[in-house]
Amino acid sequence: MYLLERLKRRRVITTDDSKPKNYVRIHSLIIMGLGGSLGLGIYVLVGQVVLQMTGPAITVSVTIAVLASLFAVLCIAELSSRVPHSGSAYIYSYVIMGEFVAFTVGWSMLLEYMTSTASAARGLSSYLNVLLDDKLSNAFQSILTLNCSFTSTYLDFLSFALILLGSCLLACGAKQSMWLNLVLTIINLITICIIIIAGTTFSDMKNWSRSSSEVPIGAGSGGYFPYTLEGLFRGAAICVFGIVGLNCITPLNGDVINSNHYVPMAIFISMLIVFCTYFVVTNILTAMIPYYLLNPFTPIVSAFKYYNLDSVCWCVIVGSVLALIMSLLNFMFSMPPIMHAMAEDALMFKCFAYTQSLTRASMIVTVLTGIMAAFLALIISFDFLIELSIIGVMLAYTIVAIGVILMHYKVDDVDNAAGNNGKDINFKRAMSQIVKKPREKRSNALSQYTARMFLYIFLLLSASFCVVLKFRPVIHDLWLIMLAASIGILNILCIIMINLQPKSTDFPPFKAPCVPVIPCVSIWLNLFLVSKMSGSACIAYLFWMIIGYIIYFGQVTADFLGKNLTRKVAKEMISNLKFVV
Ligand SMILES: NC(=[NH2+])NCCC[C@H](N)C(=O)O
Repeated sequence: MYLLERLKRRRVITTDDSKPKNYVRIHSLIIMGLGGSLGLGIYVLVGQVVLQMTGPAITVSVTIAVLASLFAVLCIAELSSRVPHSGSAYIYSYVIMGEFVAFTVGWSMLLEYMTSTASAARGLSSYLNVLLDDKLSNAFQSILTLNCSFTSTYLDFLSFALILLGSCLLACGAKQSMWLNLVLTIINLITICIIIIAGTTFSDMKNWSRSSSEVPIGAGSGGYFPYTLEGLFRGAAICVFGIVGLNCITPLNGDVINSNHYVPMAIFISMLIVFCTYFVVTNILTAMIPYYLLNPFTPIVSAFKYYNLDSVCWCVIVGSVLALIMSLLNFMFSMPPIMHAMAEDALMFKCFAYTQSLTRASMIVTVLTGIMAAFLALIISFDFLIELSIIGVMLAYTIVAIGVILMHYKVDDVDNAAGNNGKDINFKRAMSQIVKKPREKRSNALSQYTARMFLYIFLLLSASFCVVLKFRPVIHDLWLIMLAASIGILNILCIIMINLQPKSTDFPPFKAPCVPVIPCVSIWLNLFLVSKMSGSACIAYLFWMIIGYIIYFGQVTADFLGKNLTRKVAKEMISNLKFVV
């Protein structure tokens, strides 16, 4: 009983009006969003996607990624307007879905940021390596070479050192500076403009239709679609990572005047700019040189090198290095507050909640997360890091979408007041109310139960379909198509059933449109894209979650025993007292 109550315990957010709010203008918020989004993805990952997964058809992957991100962003925008508090998916899920889900999201975000930090450091080190004509990688390779599927080929000591340096700065009290962020983001945007202007003059559509005889072995079949459909989907998942970055806007939610309107608006506008940037840059890049000649780590630089445009190359290198430094710092700043918040909420070891000052996460947390990220950057392969991060992003997106559906179909307060507490609600009543006419106009406990039931069925069906997709090689194609079709139909039925339920009448400043269709499609797309990640990344992610649950349930048990002990001691004291009396 205690356990169940504890797992469902929700955080109550009170708006602290006494807290001074800053007048952060909307364009500052947009620039923060752009700064968080345009980094590793546009300067590094695009090269890997084009070279190994999609060729010039990366625009198709970008389109899928844009759709997935847009649906998720609509849901994030709604929750950020409903929960007027600085925060992320962790806070939203704590307020809406309770402690256990919040822990799952927080713990997953921790891995997401650690792997993002590690991959940003790896991206930075690969740029510096290009500047030094591969001298760095050759030197590291001469020390030790590794050959495991999820490790990199050599120990990247530079990334390791960069992250440790960053954590030392943070531990010594370095604060995130809005001004530095603004300046670096403006340099980043100027670099992108240079890439677009210079790149357009060297674009040639012929590069989108190279014949297979020109393409080297292992680089696909040439043309616009040199790889398979599978490659396009994998590429889409990686592009989602490139687009994500709004985490830089929502933490400011509680500090911004009129945040309920400004934050969702800023999220949208920055998302739109990021979409356009990806479309234009990827099109230009693949039109500039044949896709198979791009360097997987420094794609844009390699395209300009092809035309011997040294001055543009230098501009791009400086801009990219600064952008990657900013990404690295942003990710590093994001890690300690999550662990700290979880510790403060008693979901993590209490010692992590200790702070030297009111505004700073503890030094232990900063150093610990830094060391963990540094080791990941030292050993784990770049692709594997990105895959882990993507799984984390997708899980957060999925939970946010679930949160939106739950909020839309929650019981109206009026019904609660009327004493409709849902004691006699069961499956049979839920099913009979679907056919009942006239339909209920206001959401009540029964309609909430029905909507939730179909949501859970939808989740189960979608998740099992993605698991089946992972085992695709052992299933006959015809069976797979039949299975997909039947699960698809059942999923649509679930959405219709949810849609038949009356919605809650509350009116947040921003409501996601077309609920439940958009959140459901978002959930489906996220799970589908996760199924495109490698099996070993999924297993590593599960392993991380199991470690987290061991810590969490250990903490819950300790709290439970502690509570019982205090109760026992108190009882004994009272009886002793009686005895004395
Ligand atoms: N929450 C995250 N995992 N953020 C990663 C953001 C990566 C960012 N879009 C970039 O390309 O640099």
